[in-house]
Parts: sequence; C-alpha cells; structure tokens
Amino acid sequence: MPAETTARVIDGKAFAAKIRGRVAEHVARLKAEHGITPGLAVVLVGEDPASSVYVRSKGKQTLEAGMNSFEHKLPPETSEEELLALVARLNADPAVHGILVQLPLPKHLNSDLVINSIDPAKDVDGFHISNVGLLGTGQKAMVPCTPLGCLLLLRDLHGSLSGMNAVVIGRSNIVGKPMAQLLLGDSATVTIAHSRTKDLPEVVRRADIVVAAVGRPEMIQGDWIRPGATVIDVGINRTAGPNGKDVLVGDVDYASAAQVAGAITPVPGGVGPMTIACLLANTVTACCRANGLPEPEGLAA
Ligand SMILES: NC(=O)C1=CN([C@@H]2O[C@H](COP(=O)(O)OP(=O)(O)OC[C@H]3O[C@@H](n4cnc5c(N)ncnc54)[C@H](OP(=O)(O)O)[C@@H]3O)[C@@H](O)[C@H]2O)C=CC1
Ligand SMILES: Nc1nc(=O)c2c([nH]1)NC[C@@H]1CN(c3ccc(C(=O)N[C@@H](CCC(=O)O)C(=O)O)cc3)C=[N+]21
Ligand SMILES: [Mg+2]
Repeated sequence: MPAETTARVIDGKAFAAKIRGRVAEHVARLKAEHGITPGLAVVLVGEDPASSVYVRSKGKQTLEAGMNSFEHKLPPETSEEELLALVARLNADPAVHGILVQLPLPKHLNSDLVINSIDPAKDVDGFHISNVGLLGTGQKAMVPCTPLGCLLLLRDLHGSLSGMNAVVIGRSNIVGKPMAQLLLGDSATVTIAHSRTKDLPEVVRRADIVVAAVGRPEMIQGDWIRPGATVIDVGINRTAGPNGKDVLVGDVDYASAAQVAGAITPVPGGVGPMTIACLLANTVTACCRANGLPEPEGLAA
C-alpha cells in the first residue's frame, strides 16, 4: 500500500503547460508583428526507442506552440562527416533558430565534436563549450533545459533561493554540473555529490534542496531527507512493472521521501515536462536574440 503523502506534490506537468502557453503567446506575437516563426531542428541518430518517444513529443509540442519543427532521423551507421555536414546546414539555415542533437549518440560518433560544431547561438540544449563557459562566468548563455526547468520550479516554490543549502547528486555535463551553476547563480550554498562521495545519506541530510540526477532507480531514501526539504527528482528510469509493462520511476524512493519532504516532484509529471517546455522557451529566446527582439521574460536563468 502506498504510504500517506505529507509533502506538497510539485505539479511539473501543469507548470510546464503554463510555460508552453507563454511561449505560444510570444510566438504568436513574433509572427503577427515581425513575420518570424521560430524553428527547432531535432536530430536523432539511430533507433533508441526511448529517444524516439522524446523526439516525437518534442516535435508535437513545438508545433502546438506555433513553431516550425524540423525532424532529422538518421540511420545508426551515419558517419561523423555526414552528421557534421547536417549540423553545418542547420547552422546556415535562417529558418532554424534552435538545434538539438539527441544524446546519447552511437559510440562511433564523438559527441563533444558534434555538439561543439553547433552554432552556440542555436545551441538550445546549452551543451556547447561556449555556453558552458558563459554560464560558468555568469554571462548570458543558452542554459541546459533540464536544470533550467528545475530552477524555475524551485523559484516558483521558494521565491528566493539565497542562502539555502542545495545538494545536487550527480555531476554530469547535461544535468548535475549546470544545475549546480544555476543554484550558485541564485546564491544557494551548493554541494555536488557523486559516486565517490563519502556517506551520501549524511550529505543529503544537510540539504534544504535536494536535486537527484543519478540514473539509479529509487536510490535516494526518505530517511536521508531533512524534514521539510524540497526534493527535485530528475531521474527517468524505465523498470519492468508487475504486468510486464514498463513503468517510469525516479532516482528518489518517492513513497518514503514524500513522508518526510516538504515538497517533491513526481515521476512522471515532474521535471520531464519542464525539460521540453524549457526547450521551447530556449528556441524562442534564441530566435529573439538572432533578430534583435525582446526575449520572453521569466523563462531564462
Ligand atoms: N527529466 C529529464 O528531463 C531528464 C532526465 N534525465 C535522467 O536523470 C538521470 C541522470 O542523468 P545524467 O546526468 O545524464 O546521468 P549520468 O549517468 O551521466 O550521471 C550520473 C551521475 O550520478 C552519479 N552517481 C552514479 N551512481 C551514484 C551513486 N551510487 N551515488 C552517488 N552518485 C552516483 C555519477 O557519479 P560519477 O560521476 O562519479 O560516475 C554521475 O555523476 C537519469 O535517470 C536520466 O535518465 C536526464 C536528462 C533529462
Ligand atoms: N540533446 C539532448 N537533450 C535532452 O534534453 C535530452 C537528450 N539529449 N537525451 C535524453 C534526455 C532525456 N530527456 C527527457 C525529456 C523529456 C522527458 C519527459 O517528458 N518525461 C515525461 C514522461 C515521458 C514518458 O512517459 O516516457 C515525464 O517525466 O513526465 C524525459 C526525459 C531529455 N533528454
Ligand atoms: Mg524502496
């Protein structure tokens, strides 16, 4: 039986829908006043079924926001040369304001090389070394969508994060490290934990804010959580459910954590939808910057 929930459940799905609504309004204005339609190109190499699901859902939500969606599905044996040539074409295409190359790429492709070949101004994932450097030095950057989504949820809940103790579990380039930078930018006191961290439960117990991005199903336990803390669960883990069907679970043991936390994001319906909403927001932001027009407010770091 599920335990009684005492934490406030953070509705990422509803918040993401609100952001997409604001994105759609901004897009409508760009079209009406300037004749510009923001465009997002998504590149998928190979046939990973989970990636295909995300790419489909990104395309659908891009169109629903009134933007153009360009999907490029390449076979798994695509060469680096071919992929770099496609990115170069998208860089040069004035109808494309945002470019996302779905990760992970097949092993024979160097993802650093490919990501760094994207025009930083069109790098809506914020993974280009130039955007990483801009974020790290507090300059205007394209900010990675998942950490940006987490930050917007935290700001909505807490207003100011100043002086709060934040523990980020995970140090990947796509989630953990940029998340830590954003929290630091909002004046939280930030700890980054990883697989070599000693006594992780004790480190997590100090946190007013826990961001879990480990990729290990239900690893973070309720008795690691400081009573009243805010728990942001980035994890998306597909595990076999009781009837053979896949179920999604996060990196946090939701049942136990929800009894202790003050607020917690569910999986699904938490961070995931925010990621896509921020991708759309970043695309509009990139389009506005490219055309010297005012950006949507409150949707960037
Ligand atoms: N909701 C969304 O939109 C998104 C969700 N995700 C999900 O978020 C999760 C993390 O993704 P990502 O950052 O790409 O994953 P990575 O595998 O790239 O990074 C995982 C991090 O967790 C750390 N880690 C692994 N095991 C432990 C452990 N036992 N104790 C402490 N730390 C540990 C690793 O440490 P070390 O560096 O020492 O190896 C590493 O830094 C995944 O579940 C992924 O599916 C990812 C992107 C978007
Ligand atoms: N270049 C690149 N950029 C990414 O942003 C990127 C990527 N590669 N590779 C894969 C990860 C993963 N990711 C997710 C996006 C949306 C949901 C999402 O919408 N999740 C729904 C559920 C979806 C489902 O049911 O499968 C939810 O949590 O409610 C999840 C995960 C983006 N990623
Ligand atoms: Mg358990």
